[in-house]
Amino acid sequence: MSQAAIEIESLSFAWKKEALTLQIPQLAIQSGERVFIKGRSGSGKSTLLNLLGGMIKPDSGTINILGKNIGHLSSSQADHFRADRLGVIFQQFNLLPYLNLVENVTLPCRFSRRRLLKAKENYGSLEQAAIELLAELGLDSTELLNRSVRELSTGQQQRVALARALIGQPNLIIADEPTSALDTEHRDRFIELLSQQCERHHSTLLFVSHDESLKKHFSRVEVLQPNPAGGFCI
Ligand SMILES: Nc1ncnc2c1ncn2[C@@H]1O[C@H](COP(=O)(O)OP(=O)(O)OP(=O)(O)O)[C@@H](O)[C@H]1O
Repeated sequence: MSQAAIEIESLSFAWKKEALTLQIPQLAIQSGERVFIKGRSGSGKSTLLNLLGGMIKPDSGTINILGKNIGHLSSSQADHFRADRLGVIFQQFNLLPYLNLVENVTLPCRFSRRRLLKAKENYGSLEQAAIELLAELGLDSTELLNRSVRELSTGQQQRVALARALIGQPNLIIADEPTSALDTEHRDRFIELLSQQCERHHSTLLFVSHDESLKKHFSRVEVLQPNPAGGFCI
């Protein structure tokens, strides 16, 4: 039986005391699942990702990630846990313009010894890990690899961000509206690549968006919907 990647029990969270933001009675996501989380603007998608990353703590209830109750971690323990276990892709990619492609991709391994060792174990060296991940994503010309990320197209930048999220095999990939700047064709291609790579690297995928049309790419869909008692729930 596969291990649960995420287990939420009786979670509630409010940014302000007087107004509940999120309430999730129970949610379990198994390792290797690829889940689409949908909800309208303001429904708490980013709040949920922040809770899962341990950036904020629940007011009540528990969040176990890979069997660890992240609400019980100190902020430095949460930082370490995040660096080791989570790969993230945001809408803005957050690539560093003064680093080349390989340097951008290897960045998470500067903060996580676990991911550094995994990358070396799988590919021989850290640089080789980045080069091979980029090649799997179609970025393999020497000329391209030596460019500044500023000189890449949006689709290319997105693939660099994907390689950076995948390096060192984090258990959980969290993607927050990563395709909103893309046309339909590039968007579908990107989600296919993301799914394939998560499968190959045995990562669990949580993909958050308000765009209903994307759900066809995922095996499971969860919707953040208005909660009669206030806030939003799953
Ligand atoms: N730092 C914050 N302080 C106070 N309230 C916040 C904060 N961040 C979010 N909120 C509120 O919490 C609710 C959920 O916001 P959140 O950003 O999680 O929604 P979302 O579904 O990600 O929205 P969008 O699709 O527009 O990005 C909103 O009512 C928002 O105003």
